[in-house]
Parts: sequence; C-alpha cells; structure tokens
Amino acid sequence: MTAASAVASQQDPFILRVENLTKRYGPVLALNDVSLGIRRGTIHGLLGENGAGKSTLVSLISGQRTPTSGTIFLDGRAIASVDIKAMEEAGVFLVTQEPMIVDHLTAAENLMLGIWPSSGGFVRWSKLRADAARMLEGTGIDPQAMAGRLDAVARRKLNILRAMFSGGKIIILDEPTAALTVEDRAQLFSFMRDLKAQGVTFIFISHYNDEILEICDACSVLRDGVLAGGTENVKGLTSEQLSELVLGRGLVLFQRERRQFDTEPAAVSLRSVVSAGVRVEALDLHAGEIVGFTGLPGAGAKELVRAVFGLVPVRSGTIAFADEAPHKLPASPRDAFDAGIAFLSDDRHRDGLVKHMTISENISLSSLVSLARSGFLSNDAERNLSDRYFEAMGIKAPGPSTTVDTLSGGNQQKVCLGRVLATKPRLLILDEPTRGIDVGVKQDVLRIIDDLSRSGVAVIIVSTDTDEIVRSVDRVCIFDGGAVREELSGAAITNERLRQGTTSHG
Ligand SMILES: Nc1ncnc2c1ncn2[C@@H]1O[C@H](COP(=O)(O)OP(=O)(O)OP(=O)(O)O)[C@@H](O)[C@H]1O
Repeated sequence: MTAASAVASQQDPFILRVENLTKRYGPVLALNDVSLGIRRGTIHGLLGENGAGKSTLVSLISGQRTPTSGTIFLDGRAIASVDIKAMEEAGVFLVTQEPMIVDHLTAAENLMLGIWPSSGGFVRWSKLRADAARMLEGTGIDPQAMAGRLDAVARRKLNILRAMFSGGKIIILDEPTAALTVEDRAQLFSFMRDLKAQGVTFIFISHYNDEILEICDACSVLRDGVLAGGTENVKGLTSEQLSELVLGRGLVLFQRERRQFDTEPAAVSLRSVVSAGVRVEALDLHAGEIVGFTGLPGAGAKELVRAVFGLVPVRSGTIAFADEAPHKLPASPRDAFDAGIAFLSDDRHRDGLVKHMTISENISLSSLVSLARSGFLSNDAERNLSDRYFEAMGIKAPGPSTTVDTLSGGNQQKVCLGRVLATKPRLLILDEPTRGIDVGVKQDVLRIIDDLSRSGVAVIIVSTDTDEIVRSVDRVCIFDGGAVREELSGAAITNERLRQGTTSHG
C-alpha cells in the first residue's frame, strides 16, 4: 500500500463507494441516484427483485458500462474515467455466472490468462507458473488439469482465483451458486471466507435467502432502480425479514398439496433407458403428478431428461403415453416435441431464447410451430397466448413487444418458462425452472406449474434447489450412478432428507 492510499483508507471505512449513480438505457431508468458504500474485507449482498438494477449497478462498478451520471470512489478517491481496464487495474473484478475459461488450457494457464503480455511486453513465465501453482494449493484443483475437465465448482473457483491472481481486491460475484449442489455451495463459501480472511472484499448477488444469511455481513437492496434499504448486520435477520426487506412486503411461500398416485395408471412409462451415464429399468409418471429429479452432477437426473427429450443419443429405451404402444425414445428434440414432450433447458443461452425477437414472439414460438403445422396461424392467436403468459409470469418490461435482449436475466428466464408452458405438452420437463428468478416470482412460478399439473400434464422438475423441490412436488427421485437410488413421497419429502440425498456423504 502506498503512503497516499494508506491515508485515504484511514479516512474512508469503505473500500468502494458510489454516489448518486444513475444509468439510463434510452427511456429506461435502470438505476436512479444510488449512493452506497462497501466496507473493506466484508461480503456485501446486493439484493432485489428481477429487473431491480443489480446487474446494471455491478456493470458500472466493474467498468463494463458507463454511468449516465454519478461517481465511483475507490479507497476514498473518485475514479475519473471508468472502464474495465481502469477498474481491473484498481482491483475490481466482475465474475459472471458463466465462467470465462479456456477449456484446452491447464488450470494454471487459465489463471495467467489476464496477465499475458501486450505487444513487446516481457513476462517471467516460470515465476508466473510457480505463482499460479502456489495459488491453487489447497483448493483441490490440480494446476496441470485441463480446465475443460474441471467440475462446476472448480471452474467458478478458478474464475475467482483468476481475479485475485490479477490483483483483485474487490470481487463481484453475480449469482455464483446457480446449479451448484449443497456440497458445492458449502465448498465455495468456505473458499470465500478464506479469501475474506486474507482481506478480499466481495459483492455477492443472490436470490437465495439462506445463502445471503449464511455468507453476507451487510447488504443493500435495490427496488426499481432505487436504493430501497439495507443493513450492516445481515446475521441478525430471519429469512422472513430478509424477504420483506427485498420485496417491501411480506412473502407467502407456496406449498403444493402433495398427492399420492401409486394406485393410478401410468401416463408416461419409461423402460430400459440406457445412454451415457444413465441406466433406468422402469420409471412411471402419472397424469397431474409433479416429480422432482435430483442428485449430484453426473448422477443421472439431467442425463435422463436429456435422453428423453432426444438431446443425446440413447443406446436403448422406450417411452409409452397412457394406453399407447411403447415407442423408441425420441431421436431429436423435434421428434420429442411432436410426441408431446416440452423441455425447459437449464441454459437459456444455449437453447432458450432468440434475443433479438420480442417477448411475445419468443413465448409463442414453439406453440406456433404446432399451430402452423395444423394449418392455423393467426396474429390474434399469437397475441392472446403471449399476453396471457406475459401477465401470468409477471414479466417486468414495458410490454410484450419489448425485445428480449433488453430484459434482466431473471425476466429472460421467465420468458423461456412461459414458452414451454404455452405448448400444452403431455410431458413437461423443467430443468432448474426458477434459476435466476427472485423469491417473490418463484412462488408465482411454482403456483403456475401446480395449476398446469391439474390439467393432467405429467411434470418433471430437475433441480438442485432442495427448497424448491420440497415446495413443489408429489414425489422425488434421487439419482445416483445413473439410476434412481431412492424415491420419496408424501411427508418423507423434507429439506433434510434431500440434503442427505444430494451430498456425496449422504
Ligand atoms: N441494454 C438494455 N436496454 C434497455 N433496458 C435494459 C438493458 N439492460 C437492462 N435493462 C433494463 O434495466 C433494468 C434493470 O436490469 P438489471 O439487469 O440491472 O436487473 P437485475 O436486478 O440484475 O435483475 P435480475 O435479478 O433479473 O438479473 C430492467 O428493467 C432491464 O429491463
């Protein structure tokens, strides 16, 4: 630390402060006159409903975007010109949800990525390599392992470490735990605590109350682009108080009234399904039943639904609907769709949204394909369908004709969900349906799926979010080694049982 910065940090207890920060996207006022401070060496939660302005705020702090007006202070000093380079040089790094990792380089080489020389620069490679290996000590990551082979937690850790290796003092994590198992989260949190003990400051965006209560020291809440509140002591709050702080109102948690279906005839029967990582002899689903699939990554839950939707080749397997004769599993998503199977992917970027199209077009896309095939296609049909789901999903946007690429992450997820729900399938498969969705809308989404099941659809929810499973399903299949290891139904479905079932020590 230089003498000047030592003086500055003595004066200002906040390592980072923003004053009167405003960001407009054309007519949209995404952030309105926000002032807040982040204390040195703390984990600061940034909370708010979908579209509240969290990503916008961190995009300004990390220099990805420029503010319309307002000032950012680091160590008490105003940053004159905010861009990514200036902020990274000052030690501010944004770690996005999708790890920016080069698969064909080793873990150690990935750490060094940001430090490669510009033209004519000189880098002491051997020292860098040794430093990178040292930094990976105790993290469980082999410095020589190819990054493409690392699991999700290791990849996120690597991203955080890269920020530190490049001199990061303030690390911003935008929903870092999406799709991580309970065990993975625990590992990530203990890693963050270690770094905090070494003086690193974190800004942490999450929609999960339990995570915020566990890991954050302080928090700030955004609502409609305005700073709506916060606390210096998160640990003193209950989950209910936290929801109230975020939403500005009390939250009624959804709970499905679980039903037993064992005496009813099967609506969907899977037999002898064998594909990479899956070996399921027999699995029946019932009309109106919601079944949760869970387990560790690679245990078979995701692999099975991808096989059923024709996304991966299968070696063998049949599917039968109600009284129909069994068929081979679909060879492609198109075949699956034609058979009446709808699938919400866990990755909206890969096979989810058409970003340059409107909300309306995106919602009606899949249903219109089937309408068009049956010979009917009208603008009215499209409008009715999309208006209904725009309303039902509570999508935060000026209207259904807004283009999807201007929506916040959570609102894009709602559009994806609206689209698959609108197809009226016989079997609905939802892979992590509420990922990225705020705690208020999550209850609405679970309610919509519940309603839909009453129309006789068989629903599979694949989820690592144990609370979501407990609240939304009639039965749970816990996968291990490619097969269903345990089934729970009725009162046996509890958070504790599911946590046991999804840890490797379970
Ligand atoms: N490029 C853009 N053009 C127009 N509006 C935008 C753009 N990016 C974001 N917005 C709008 O700014 C507002 C804030 O969005 P932001 O992504 O910051 O929300 P968020 O709190 O991160 O939400 P989420 O929890 O859903 O990720 C939203 O109304 C969003 O639609």
